[in-house]
Amino acid sequence: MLHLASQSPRRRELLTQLGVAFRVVDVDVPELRAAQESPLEYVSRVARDKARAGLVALAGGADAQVLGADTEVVLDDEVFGKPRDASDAAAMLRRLSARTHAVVSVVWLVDARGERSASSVSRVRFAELDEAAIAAYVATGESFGKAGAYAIQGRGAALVEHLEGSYSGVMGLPLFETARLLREGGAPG
Ligand SMILES: Cc1cn([C@H]2C[C@H](O)[C@@H](COP(=O)(O)OP(=O)(O)OP(=O)(O)O)O2)c(=O)[nH]c1=O
Repeated sequence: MLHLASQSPRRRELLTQLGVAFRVVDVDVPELRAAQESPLEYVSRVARDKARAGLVALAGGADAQVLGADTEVVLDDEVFGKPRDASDAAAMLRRLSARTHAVVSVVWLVDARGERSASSVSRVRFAELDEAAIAAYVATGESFGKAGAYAIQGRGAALVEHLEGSYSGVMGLPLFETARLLREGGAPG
């Protein structure tokens, strides 16, 4: 049985879109980048930790498969996770204004036979945002719980001038890559 190690409602919706049957397993993995880790290494490690923690929580049943994912916004080699509060969200949006950033999403599929991963890196260009636009967006509350303090699937769409890559990857689960991973990972024997 496939499990999704995620509290994120977006990831559940996105995985449902692929038409696969799955259950959710709750995990709590700290998200803290080590000094020597590149952004991609960090995102990958956190996603793998979520999947591994899910397998542990399921007591590693022989037919259990667990998907874990992580998504972060990266600008100038700096990782923007979820904002702590409104002023942190505004500071992130100020930095993203009129710039192109990367959205890195990594997915791991783990089971008793092994572990495999897929990644997606998208490039997102933001429009120029003035203080009034930033304050209005933060006031929607949409920034919270989202890497980089915006949601492309919500009102944040109005901030995105250009996207190159995977829309579902920016939302948190790159569906093309995830579907391929599930095909390659097969059903456990
Ligand atoms: C950039 C961007 C991020 N996001 C979200 C996707 C992720 O859910 C979130 C980044 O946080 P994550 O730590 O990747 O995920 P999460 O804490 O929401 O869920 P879990 O760890 O339980 O799986 O930001 C959007 O929904 N829209 C966007 O446009």
